[in-house]
Amino acid sequence: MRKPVHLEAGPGDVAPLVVAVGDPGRAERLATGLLEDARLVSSARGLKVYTGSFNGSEVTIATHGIGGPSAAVVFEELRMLGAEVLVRLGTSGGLSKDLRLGDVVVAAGAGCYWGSGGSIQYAGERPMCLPASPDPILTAGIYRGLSSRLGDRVVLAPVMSSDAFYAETPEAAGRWRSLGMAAVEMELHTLFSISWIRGFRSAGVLIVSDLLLPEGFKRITPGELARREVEVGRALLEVLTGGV
Ligand SMILES: CSC[C@H]1O[C@H](OP(=O)(O)O)[C@H](O)[C@@H]1O
Ligand SMILES: Nc1ncnc2[nH]cnc12
Repeated sequence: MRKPVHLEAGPGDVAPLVVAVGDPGRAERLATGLLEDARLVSSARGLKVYTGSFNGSEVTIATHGIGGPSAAVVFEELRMLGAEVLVRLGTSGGLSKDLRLGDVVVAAGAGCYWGSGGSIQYAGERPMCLPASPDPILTAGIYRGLSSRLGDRVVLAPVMSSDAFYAETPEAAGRWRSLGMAAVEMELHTLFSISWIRGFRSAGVLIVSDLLLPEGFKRITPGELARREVEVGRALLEVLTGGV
């Protein structure tokens, strides 16, 4: 297996169980707020990676940044460093009319525009649709575990992975909604595709940080998001370290 050339972590620095997030601030909040003996094992490119323990199990909380192509490099390198289970805990824009700010979407699969997200080149010369589904058993366990801890604010649904946050329009949001996707984010299609190619288990858990509804755009406050990240992060770590 190749060696990482971006993350500065070495052998033994990354746990088999990894929670990956887009925002380095979220990685720091989760690591300092939830892990015991958290140590920063890489901060190259501002992508903070912490390893510590939760309920006696070793856990890594890693930053993958914004967007599929960059995140793909981080997912690959985390795998090279020993990741066996990689769960993205991200934010998303809610598309479903049933969602409220702070709700949690557990991804049942991820769609994307043809050729986007940085994973198409894995398919070789002739473009094909890569399977962009999470590990089904891991996902079912996370959905059940989060539902029992967070109540009715957890849904299981497919999501859209977009490459262009500032090009999202009400028309695009309406189209994604009409195709059955509950929320939009930017990296899960890439994560799910690569997980089957590289042989690790993946899942996606998304906090709804904004709503893209026909009646308008709404965004969660930074304070409320930070509070919810830790609440959902704690529940997720309880589920993952409890054995799923
Ligand atoms: C809000 S900019 C888009 C950014 O947010 C989402 O996830 P995360 O909060 O983990 O960074 C999205 O997938 C993008 O990474
Ligand atoms: N509207 C949105 N699009 C993509 N990623 C997001 N993360 C949070 N909100 C998002």
